[in-house]
Amino acid sequence: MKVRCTFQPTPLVIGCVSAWTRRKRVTLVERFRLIVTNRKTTSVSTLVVFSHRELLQFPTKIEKEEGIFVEDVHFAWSKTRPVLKGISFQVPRGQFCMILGSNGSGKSTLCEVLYGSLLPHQGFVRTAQPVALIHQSPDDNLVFPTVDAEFTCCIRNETEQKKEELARNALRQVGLEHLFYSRVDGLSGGEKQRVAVASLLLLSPAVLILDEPTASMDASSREDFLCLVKTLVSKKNMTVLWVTHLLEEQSYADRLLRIQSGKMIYDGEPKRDTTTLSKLNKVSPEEDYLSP
Ligand SMILES: Nc1ncnc2c1ncn2[C@@H]1O[C@H](COP(=O)(O)OP(=O)(O)OP(=O)(O)O)[C@@H](O)[C@H]1O
Repeated sequence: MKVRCTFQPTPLVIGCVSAWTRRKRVTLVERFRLIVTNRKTTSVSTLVVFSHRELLQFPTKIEKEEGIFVEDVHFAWSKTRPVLKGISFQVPRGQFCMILGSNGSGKSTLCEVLYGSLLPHQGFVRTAQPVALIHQSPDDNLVFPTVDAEFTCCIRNETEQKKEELARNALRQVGLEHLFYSRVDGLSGGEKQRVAVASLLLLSPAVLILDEPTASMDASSREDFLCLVKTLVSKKNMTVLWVTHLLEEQSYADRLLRIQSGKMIYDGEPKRDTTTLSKLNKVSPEEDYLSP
């Protein structure tokens, strides 16, 4: 079933329609979903056609303090290969929760189910809305050819001058203001992930899911990126689900979930190393660009 949805079109969006891959389409739909759920008014001109599955991602009722609610979720890519085998957990609003699991344990599949791009075969999922997903591959997170377009598409109802000011401010928070007019294909993997997070945060998601976002980074960039995200979301009451297979990343989380062969095998305190807090304190944004 296809349903039409109404938005104000932009030439950039129309320009990239023919270049969609499946991932790019998911990313673009995600951005529009975020824009729509954050907007107070809508102006009418048809742009994006949503499938029934995509429409299921629009807001559903959730308890006030709930960030993520997952109840007995099962999923299989084929009849003989179940991937998620009865996963249940809840994440309260504002918690920075990490999911740790080895390769093939079902982490990415769980992310897609939480995000709504896959439907569970059994059980159900509720998440505070809107939800943003950062994919493992940096190229899957950026839709537009230039950095400034990635940002300005996330800012609505502002003058061009104000849009540029907000976008530059957001880029400055992730240390990349000098790349404002750069082409996306010239950025490193780490830079792409920073651009993706900074632009998505402009849309104020209630839940941010990051699926192994540091996979393309070296050890020191990984740590910087983790500190940065933790700092950016810390005052926003944003629920964060950070998925990783790296044991050392857990010390930044409020809570750790471990997944093995599609089952949750641990839910509790992460192990912290003593230097984590001091590293976190070193990263403090000059200005809080997410504040209204
Ligand atoms: N699109 C797909 N079609 C068929 N099988 C898939 C698909 N995506 C994942 N799988 C299978 O599902 C299982 C879990 O994969 P998933 O990507 O969720 O694991 P993961 O924990 O994220 O792994 P990694 O850490 O390597 O990314 C694997 O056996 C994988 O082969």
